[in-house]
Amino acid sequence: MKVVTAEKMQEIDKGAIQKYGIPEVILMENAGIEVTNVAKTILTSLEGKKVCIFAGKGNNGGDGFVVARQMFYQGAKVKVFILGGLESIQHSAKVNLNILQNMNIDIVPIKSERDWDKVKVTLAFSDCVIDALLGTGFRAPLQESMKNLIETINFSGKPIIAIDIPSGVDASTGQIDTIAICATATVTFGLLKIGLIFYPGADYTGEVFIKNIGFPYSLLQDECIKQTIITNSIVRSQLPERNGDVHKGLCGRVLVIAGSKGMTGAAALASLACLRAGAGLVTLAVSESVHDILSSKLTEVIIKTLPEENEELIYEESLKTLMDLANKNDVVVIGPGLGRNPSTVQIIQKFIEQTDKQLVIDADALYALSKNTNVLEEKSRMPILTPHLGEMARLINKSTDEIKNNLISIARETAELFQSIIVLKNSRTVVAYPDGNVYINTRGNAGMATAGSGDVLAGIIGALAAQHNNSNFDSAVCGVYLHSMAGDIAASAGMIGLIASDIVQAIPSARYGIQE
Ligand SMILES: NC(=O)C1=CN([C@@H]2O[C@H](COP(=O)(O)OP(=O)(O)OC[C@H]3O[C@@H](n4cnc5c(N)ncnc54)[C@H](O)[C@@H]3O)[C@@H](O)[C@H]2O)[C@@H](O)CC1
Ligand SMILES: [K+]
Repeated sequence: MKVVTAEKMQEIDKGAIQKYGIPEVILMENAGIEVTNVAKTILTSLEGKKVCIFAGKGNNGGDGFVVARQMFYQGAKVKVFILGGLESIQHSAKVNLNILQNMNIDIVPIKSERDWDKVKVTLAFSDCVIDALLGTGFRAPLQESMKNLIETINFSGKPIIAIDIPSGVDASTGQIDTIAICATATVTFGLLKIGLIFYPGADYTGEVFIKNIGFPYSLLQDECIKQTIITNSIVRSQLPERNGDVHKGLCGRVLVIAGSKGMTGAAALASLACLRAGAGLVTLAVSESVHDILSSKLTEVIIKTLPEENEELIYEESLKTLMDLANKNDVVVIGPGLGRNPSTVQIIQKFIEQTDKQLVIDADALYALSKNTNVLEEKSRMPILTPHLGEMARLINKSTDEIKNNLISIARETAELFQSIIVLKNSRTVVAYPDGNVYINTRGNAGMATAGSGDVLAGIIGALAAQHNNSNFDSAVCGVYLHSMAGDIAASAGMIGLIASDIVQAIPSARYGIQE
């Protein structure tokens, strides 16, 4: 399912009108009808229902005028409020406003104090509110009077149906300027907008209905729309199958380089997640000093040690051990809990530079990598990097705020710059490829914001890359989705208090559920 910015949706609107000759009033009519249908489902019937419609001065307001007329036809008692005068309403919105005026439908421009009182009284007695104030044309900051109106509407506690996007949510980013309509349902047109799926916007939408209001299919499926939501069907078709006639050596061999004193859990979680995600053989390389701890934690993982002196890995010997181990495996997951000891950092840097194996680079290996990212573009197998916002900030020398506000574009640019797959972890994780394609995950839950969750993800991606026989393209997208589905299963016992091991345990049933 593709997802667009406000600008791209406006291009699609324009394309439908100019390239295909579909008149704007027809699109607007269809939009109004679709919203009316959803309202009818929510309210069971429109007959006798009191509906309060708040319309802005652009085409979002125009959609609201059509809803007023369509609901009136179906027996609803409608009242339309418009903030300020009616003079600046133009084009198709004006056409529909004229029809309402000709039908003597109650239209109230909100200008005086008395009008604000009317708004409050009408809201108090209404069954439903239609939010047609601002759509894809909204640009922050919100005008003061608009803020007050949104606050008044939210305060009413009535069911609110937002047209296209809740007013006040930036359709391109999901950002909110202090306040936005808190909708019960949102009826959006053509395609999902980024603002409907990214937080905080996603918290304001209620149930989202996507309706095609007459856009030609070719416009909605345009190749240049490079954002896609990860769905079950995408993942199901890409998850590696397992034949009956196999042995463990054919199911993917993964080397996990992880763990250090005080951070053995990260190594355990990453390597167990790897096995739970279906890898046939998992070898964990750890420093001598934590070998015994991990041996007692892990039964099914092969554990190899890296020589140490004075609590530091010995450079030459450790590097050689790692290179030998890597050669016996299909994929290497490097980073969880490795620590930032100078000798460790040096070894990681050299290892990443020298190995020709498929790499999944996470956590402390990203720290080591941030000193020299040039090695990435030279790798024969495209590396997969799994940074959270802080790690990404260090890698590309930008603030976490800047990254958070531009997740998609920054992930995309970095993937191109590093010629790597970037799995940028966040409440909506995005997976960006150097060709500009970005996949967005909308599954998972806030309970997954817990220590070790990222280690589990790195392990899952490593396992899938090994099973994909090094077709790393699918393993990042599938891994992110499988991780979130496992998180959702784990959260069924309670979201708060979920721990990373719960996610590990749920991986096989999540995978079974996806492939069913
Ligand atoms: N263009 C088209 O072909 C179609 C557009 N449609 C609807 O039209 C919407 C887009 O219409 P527009 O491009 O006219 O834009 P909008 O109607 O979303 O917003 C434009 C209006 O909002 C005001 N505004 C913008 N930022 C503001 C702020 N910060 N504070 C207060 N007021 C602000 C502008 O002054 C203008 O009056 C879509 O979301 C959709 O609902 C549909 O009717 C389908 C067809
Ligand atoms: K709206």
